[in-house]
Amino acid sequence: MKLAIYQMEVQAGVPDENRKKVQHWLREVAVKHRPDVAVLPEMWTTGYALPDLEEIADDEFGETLTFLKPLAKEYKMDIIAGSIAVKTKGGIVNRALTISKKGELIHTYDKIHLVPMLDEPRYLVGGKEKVTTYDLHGTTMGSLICYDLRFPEISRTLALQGAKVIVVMGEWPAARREQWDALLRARAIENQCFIVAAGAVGGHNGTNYSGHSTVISPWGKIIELADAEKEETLIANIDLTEVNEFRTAVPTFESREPSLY
Ligand SMILES: NC(=O)CCC(=O)C(=O)O
Repeated sequence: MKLAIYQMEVQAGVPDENRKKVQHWLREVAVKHRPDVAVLPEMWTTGYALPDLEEIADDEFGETLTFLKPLAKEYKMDIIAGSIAVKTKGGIVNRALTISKKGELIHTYDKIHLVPMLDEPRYLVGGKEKVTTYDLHGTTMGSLICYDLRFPEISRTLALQGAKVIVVMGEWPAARREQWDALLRARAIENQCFIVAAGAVGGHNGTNYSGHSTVISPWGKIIELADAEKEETLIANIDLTEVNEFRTAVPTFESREPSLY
């Protein structure tokens, strides 16, 4: 599976500008690299302009989906479209979207754990649906969003549902970059799966973002790592047979004793 990951500098509060930027990026990676899957970071339309979300968040099935679906089809590329703020009947959610190369929305996930440190609980409502996996190119995948990374149960649940690749979209603060690095690597090793992380750079409201988008193998090997401060595109080819290889070499899923803990 060939992946293109956009470590993006999101301009907070201006979705149209960010959509233009993503349109340009998708075209460029499609022409230059022909990836199977493109991956975007967290809250890439609005950034953390949380007080403005009532005005600038998408409606359900709104602008961003209308904009991305034809691009996925035109470039014959699945798009794991990071996450965006979406207005729902119950409030605004931080929603991850996956669009197939046929231009169909095949999966959504609403961020369950809202970040107190970035004031998310004041402006957003947490997801209430159980996590689920989805299939791309015959591979079972899962998505989670930034702060979710601190809750190992969520990636474990996705792995138990069969995920061989877990995608993490983030706008993780630079002040805790070492934790981002360590948690991503731990999630790969303990779940014996690939971790694909799309992060952001730049900053907003006094918070700088950590960069360090990355692709990590089930063995914990860093296959690709982006800069801490600059926008960057990571291109990675992942060999999915490594998942079963590592699961055979170190059979932790068979050694589990969940009835005892
Ligand atoms: N956008 C986020 O979820 C940031 C998470 C964070 O700041 C942390 O876990 O630390």
